[in-house]
Amino acid sequence: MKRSDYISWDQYFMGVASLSALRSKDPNTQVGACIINTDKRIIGIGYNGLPQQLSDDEFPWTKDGDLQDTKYPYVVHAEANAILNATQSIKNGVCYVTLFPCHECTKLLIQSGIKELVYQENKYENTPSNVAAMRMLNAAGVKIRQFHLGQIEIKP
Ligand SMILES: Nc1ccn([C@H]2C[C@H](O)[C@@H](COP(=O)(O)O)O2)c(=O)n1
Ligand SMILES: [Zn+2]
Repeated sequence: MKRSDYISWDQYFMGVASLSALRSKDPNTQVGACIINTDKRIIGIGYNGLPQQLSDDEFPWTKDGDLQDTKYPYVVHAEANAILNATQSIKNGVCYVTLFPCHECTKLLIQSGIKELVYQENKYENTPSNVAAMRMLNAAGVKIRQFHLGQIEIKP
């Protein structure tokens, strides 16, 4: 008889996203994303980090101060990296992300044709970026659902 305590698809793909987040050098928030196609194949993975060729040791990782002295203008977000790393079109795909996307990544996801977003955490809920992101996702008809760690699921 086959095992019955194997992980669900959601646990699997969010697990890959969570593993990717562990590669992030950001001391405050590590984010991971995993994009799958309609055949449930992983086609893109990413985490928040500096653009290639930029030194993790030379650029700032702080949150506060003048914009150019913080991490914000330099970091590529996890979702953007997952899109950029995609091995094929992500049209009609699903994006698993450990943190609800910001408004900028949301535009990229919608424009790339993502049809579903599964997120784990939403620690910036109700911030202007978060509200704008939610508004765009709803207007674009993207299905949104939260994945709860440890949730029990019926496996197909
Ligand atoms: N959905 C998101 C949201 C944020 N990020 C990145 C950008 C920063 O590296 C970090 C947020 O830093 P904080 O302001 O919480 O210190 O997370 C992302 O990749 N994807
Ligand atoms: Zn973003």
